This record gives sequence, C-alpha cells and structure tokens, in this order.
Amino acid sequence: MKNIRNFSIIAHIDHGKSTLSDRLIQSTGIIADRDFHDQILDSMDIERERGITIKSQTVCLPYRASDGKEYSLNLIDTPGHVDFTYEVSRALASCEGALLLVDATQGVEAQTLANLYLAMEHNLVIIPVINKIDLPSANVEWVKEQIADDLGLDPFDAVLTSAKEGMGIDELLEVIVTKLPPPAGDPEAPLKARIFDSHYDPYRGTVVHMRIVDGAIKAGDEIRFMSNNAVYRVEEVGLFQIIRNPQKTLKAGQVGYMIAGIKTVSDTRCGDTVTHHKKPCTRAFGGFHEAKPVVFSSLYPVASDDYEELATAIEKLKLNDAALMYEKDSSAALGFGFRCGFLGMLHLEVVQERLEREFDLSLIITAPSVSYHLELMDGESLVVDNPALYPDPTLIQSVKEPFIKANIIVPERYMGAVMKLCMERRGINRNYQYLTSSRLEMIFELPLGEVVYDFYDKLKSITQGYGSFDYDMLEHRETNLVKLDILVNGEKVDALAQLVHKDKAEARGRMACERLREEIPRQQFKIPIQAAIGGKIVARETISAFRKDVTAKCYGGDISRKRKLLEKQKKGKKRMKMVGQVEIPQSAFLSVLKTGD
Ligand SMILES: Nc1nc2c(ncn2[C@@H]2O[C@H](COP(=O)(O)OP(=O)(O)OP(=O)(O)O)[C@@H](O)[C@H]2O)c(=O)[nH]1
Repeated sequence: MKNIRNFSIIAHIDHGKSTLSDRLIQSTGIIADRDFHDQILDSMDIERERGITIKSQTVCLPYRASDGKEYSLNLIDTPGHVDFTYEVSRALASCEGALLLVDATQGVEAQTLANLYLAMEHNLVIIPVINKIDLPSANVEWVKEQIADDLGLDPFDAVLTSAKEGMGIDELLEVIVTKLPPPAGDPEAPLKARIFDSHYDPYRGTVVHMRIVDGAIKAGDEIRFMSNNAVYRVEEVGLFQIIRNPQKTLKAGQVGYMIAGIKTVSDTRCGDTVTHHKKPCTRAFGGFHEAKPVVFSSLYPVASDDYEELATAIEKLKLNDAALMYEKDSSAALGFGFRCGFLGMLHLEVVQERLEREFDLSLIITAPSVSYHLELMDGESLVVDNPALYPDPTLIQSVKEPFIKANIIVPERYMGAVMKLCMERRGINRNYQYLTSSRLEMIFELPLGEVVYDFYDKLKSITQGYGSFDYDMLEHRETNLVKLDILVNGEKVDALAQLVHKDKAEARGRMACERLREEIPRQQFKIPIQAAIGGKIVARETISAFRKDVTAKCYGGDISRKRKLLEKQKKGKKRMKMVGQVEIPQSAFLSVLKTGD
C-alpha cells in the first residue's frame, strides 16, 4: 500500500487536463508510442470532437521513482464543465491527492475555485500545477500571486509544466510520489470497497469501477452491495490500463474494476459499498452528494416504432451516467417518450448525442424547463417541470421558481456587459469584489429558468471567452408565470409549449413564431404559426405554400441522379416529425427557446 498514490487532476475547462493526462500516460510507457493518440482518456467520440471530458476515466500507471522503488499511480480523470461537478465529486472521494492545474495565460477561474473547494471537502492534499508555460503570453509570476491570494495555497509548491511540449512531467511524477500520501486502510479487515462509477459492456455486463478501502477481493468471491443487499459472484477483477488488465486480487488502497455477471443495471449505484456476503464489513460509507437534475426536457423517437429501442438505450445510458433521471412520458403531438432530468444544457446535449450515435436513434427533444413549485387554490402543492402538465391558471394560488447564486469572474472591462446580460435575465447583483487589480468576481442571484438555455454561451461571447461562470442552487422564490402555447396550423402542439415570466411572455411568443417560421420548411399548403397565452393569440407568422422540387435542377433525363436526390430528400425527412398535417424538423423544438438578444 505504501507504493500506491491515488489522485485526480482538477482544473477549469480547457486548462489542459486531458493533455497532461496523456503526457503522464505516455511517460510511464504503458502504451507504445505508435499506439498513442491525443486525448487517450477521452474515449467517447463526442468528447474527442468537442475536446471536452465528460466521463471520468481511471488509469493505473506503473512508475519507477528516483528512490528506485516501483509505484502504482492511479489517475482518475475528471470533467471540468459546470454541468459535471457531480462526477468530479465522486472521483475525488476515491483519492488522497489532487493536482490543481492552472493555465499560465488565463490564471485562476471560477471552476478552479469550485473544484478546489470540492477537493478540500474531501481533505485532499493539493499540488498546484502551472501549465502552458511554453506559450509566449504565459505569466507564471502573476499566476503564482493568484495561487497565493485567491486559493490560499503555497506558490512555492507549484510545479511548472507544458503538457503540450512535455516539459516538467518528470518533476511532476516525482512530486506526486513524494508529496501525496499513500492510501490508508486495513488490508486484513473485511472487504469494504466504494463504487465510484460503472459502465456497461455488451459482452460482460456491468463493469463496476471501485476503490478498495479495506480487505481484498478476487474472482470467485461472493459479494454484496450494501444498499440493496444484491449478492453476486465475482468473475473477474483487474486494473484499468487503458484496456482492462485482469489481476488475481485487488487489495486495500487499489483502484480497479469488478465484473460479476450483473445484468440488472439498476443494482450498481455510485457511492454504494461492496463487501463480502459471508463476512461483511460493519458499516457502509456515507452517501455521496445526490446529483440533482435542474433542467427537464422530453425525448421522443422520431419514428414512433423506435420507442422500445429508446427505452433500452436510456436504461443502458443511465448506467454510465448516474446523474440522468428519466420517467415515461407521453404527448398528444409526439406520442410516447421519456421525461428526463439533466444537470444542465451541456449534459442534455451530450445525452442526446450519445443516444443518437451509440444507439443509432433519431430523437426529438422538447424545449427544456426547470421545476416550479405551485400552491393550488384547494391548498394542495404541486411540482411541475413539464409545461404540458401546467394546470389551469384559475386553479393556481402561487408559483415559485428556482434561483441560483451565480459566481462570474471577468476582466474588469467586461463588467458593464455582464451587468447588462444579468439584468436582462432578471438577475439581482448581490456583490462584487476585485480578485486582482483588473479581475472582478461578480455575484448575482438569477432565476435558473433564465440561465439554462444559452446564458453561458452569451456570457462567453460578450466577454470574448474571458468570462467564467459557476453556480449553486438557492431556494425557490415567488414568481409570475404564464404558459405560452404554440399552435401550428391551428393545432396546439404540447411539446412546443413553454412556461415564461409574464413580463416576457409576449416578446417570447413573437420570437418563437419567428424562429418556427425559419425552421419549418414550406409545405404544399399555407401554415399559420401562432403563440397564445390563455387562449389569447399574441403573435402570428405564416409559412406560405410551396413544393420543394429537388429534381427541378436536373432537367434532361438523368434518372439515376434524380433518384439520388429523391433518396437524399427522403433521408432528410427522417429527422422530421409529422404533427397533424405538418412536418416539423427536430431542430424546431429547441429553437423556440432561442432569444434574440
Ligand atoms: N501551448 C500549450 N497548449 C496546451 C498545453 N496543454 C494543453 N494545451 C492545449 O489547450 C487546449 C485544452 O486542453 P485540454 O487538455 O483538452 O483541456 P482540458 O482541461 O482537458 O479540457 P476539458 O477536458 O474539457 O476539461 C488544447 O487545445 C490543448 O492542446 C500546454 O502546455 N501548452
């Protein structure tokens, strides 16, 4: 155990965590250079394309230190985006230390602080690392000041690296071995292991990722999950070394996987305790933070026949993504589907993309909503997160909406623009302070409903990428809400309805109609699009009739080319949903939320 180090890398998004992980992996030589490609831990296609880390991955690196001893370094990769704080917290619970990575050109940002606080909650030893020192604009002294002033860490401990150029990596490996403590735990005690992740392998069933705290586990053992008392026989245990590397046993202090023929995906819960069935440990671990979804939206298959496939896909995805919540849902316009809860908009997009790519489904996603607390006239209370289920306004006594405390860090020159953006979103400025002479931390209280959709994108664009943002949930507060209905060709489409603040409802209605006019292709008849509040039409647009003749351009008799074009048109239709007589494209359902500001 003395030769094990369990650690994570935490950082603000884009500060170079994945690149640094790659370097550490490369320098310990577990994969041949020719098999190496960038961002090896980001195994999902979406991660590689967007260059962000979503799922935490673990890798066990063998390392011979300068003291001549062999060490096992378990690196647990964590995501950096605000939506995924929950994954970070789970990973940290299995570590003794963390590398806090700061970009030498950007300095400390909102997520650097948020992640540092999480690491402190888990009592981790923290090593500051200043990355990207190869860049001409790197300012190491300035970052060191921030590490001392903003983070309260000792800047002399900071290791300087360039993950891209491979500078400082050897020094960093030595610091990990010398500064981070080995795991504590009793190898002789009954087995006690903590599940921190799991994924589904189509051939082997559920693969459980866990940290062994006490005792040991080997193939053939009979184990029990303490939360639900489900019992299984272990088929295989091993280490993650990019691929799974089977081992005879996993012992106290180690991080690895277990395969135990687990078919019921709901049996494995992150944060649960695994022990031996016959000789259990006395107490389970305390629970992890439950991930609470804050954005809700419905998913429907474009082809109604695909409902069963969607159901299976969501169940499998849930195993990989503990934060995803779902329940059955149905819509008059769209048929059967699922109402899902997400950690934020990025999480929603990632789930949609994974369902479409990994399970080959074509989906409709409805406009996201937050959850509202209602008091009804008859004294009952109700929680509504689906506009389609919003009761008649005459039955409602009062409505409360969720608020957040937003922490925004920007260079001083963007203060005015950020202030304007937050005011437009009904924000209240509670406080601001200078972190350094030119950087400002601004605290706002904002309604979550105004933030979920495109706030972060807007903030990035008005601050030219310099603004960073993090938030905590506050309580629900009284608000004045109305339901905005959308009618397409005279028919109310429940999946397009939204709940909006009364003062903004008319403007939102107009905007939604305009967007839909752009999104819905012309058809053979005229289509009116209307927005209504409680039966009163507040906006209207019309799509004029038109037949899209894709073969018009190919005069002459080239029949094969004509056929090709018609095929292409048919394919395009697959992403359309028939609602009444009108074909609505997938993108239209989200477009109603886009604001014009
Ligand atoms: N010049 C320079 N660029 C770097 C260095 N380290 C990382 N980068 C670049 O910075 C960008 C972001 O790096 P990533 O490793 O993807 O950042 P990340 O923190 O893992 O981002 P998330 O996974 O999304 O949290 C990439 O374009 C890297 O090539 C470095 O030391 N020097």
